[in-house]
Amino acid sequence: MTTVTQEAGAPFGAAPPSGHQDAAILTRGLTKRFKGGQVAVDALDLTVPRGSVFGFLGPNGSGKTTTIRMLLGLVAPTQGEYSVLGLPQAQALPKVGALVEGPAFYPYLSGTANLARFDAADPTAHGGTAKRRIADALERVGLSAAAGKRYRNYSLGMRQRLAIAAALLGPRELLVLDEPTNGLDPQGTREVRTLVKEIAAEGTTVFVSSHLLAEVEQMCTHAAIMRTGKLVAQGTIASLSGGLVTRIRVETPDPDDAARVLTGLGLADVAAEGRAVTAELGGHAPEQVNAALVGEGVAVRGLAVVRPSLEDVFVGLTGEGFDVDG
Ligand SMILES: Nc1ncnc2c1ncn2[C@@H]1O[C@H](COP(=O)(O)OP(=O)(O)OP(=O)(O)O)[C@@H](O)[C@H]1O
Repeated sequence: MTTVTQEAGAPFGAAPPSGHQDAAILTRGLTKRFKGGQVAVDALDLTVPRGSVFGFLGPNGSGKTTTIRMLLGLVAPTQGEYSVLGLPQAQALPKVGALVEGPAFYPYLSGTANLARFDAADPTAHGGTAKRRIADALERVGLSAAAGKRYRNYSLGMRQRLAIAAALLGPRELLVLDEPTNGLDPQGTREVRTLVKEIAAEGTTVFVSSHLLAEVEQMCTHAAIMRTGKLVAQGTIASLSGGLVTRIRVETPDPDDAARVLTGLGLADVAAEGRAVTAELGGHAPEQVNAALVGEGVAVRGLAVVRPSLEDVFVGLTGEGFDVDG
């Protein structure tokens, strides 16, 4: 790690820290204290691997937007360092597409005309290639057929896809999306989630903030969990929930017999819950547990493997529920 700026935060210099070339985003001790003393982001150490769909998860007000704004150079950190794509900021930002505050589109203009205006306002964009880049971006978000349609006639999902197209007007190695499904209807939410997966499948790293646990579980390969400005945990989705215990739940009119069989198999923490029995699955295969139950004459009416969710992880780490809507 290169020198850490203690007084004022900064992007890493020309030489990013060695050993982290695979990181699309790296922060060390990144901190933002607003005037008035509120610490919005507190000594954040984030490592976002290239190629990941990285869910930046936390309740409202936990510091996600402030972090994203620092990474994009929109607000200066108070302390700490960050690196985007392992490059100095001026070289990194043209390779980053971002959707932080949705662009204001003109309702009476088409998708194409809106993107043309948006692109023309970008001093780094190449005017000569605009037409092709706009068509490519519309194609990438699945709006080619609606390119000539007025924005006001777009569905919520189409509007958000157009906003993502605006972030994809150049070749991007990293796409940063701040709560991209906020305010969308279920259909629009599905469209955006599918699009994020498609963009990631094409090789772009996607860093997406969300206050919805289920959304991050469905869409992301990795996640970081924030709480009041602090990082609670980060890693692959599997590793985050892997520390928690997977249980098996057997529904049966013979709970006592089922409990005896599960105990006999060596399953731990066998507990009867009315007409169901649950136990830690451990290394046992559910089909073998089922075969053993049936072999012992237990009537199995239902059998489920209950895997820990990110919500369980959050509650386990913080002792609190993830108290947000959705
Ligand atoms: N410009 C500002 N001045 C003072 N405080 C701010 C400012 N911007 C954000 N904050 C505060 O910093 C904290 C983190 O806000 P931030 O917007 O980063 O959280 P968030 O996780 O993105 O939440 P949300 O999803 O609601 O935007 C909040 O308590 C917020 O009130």
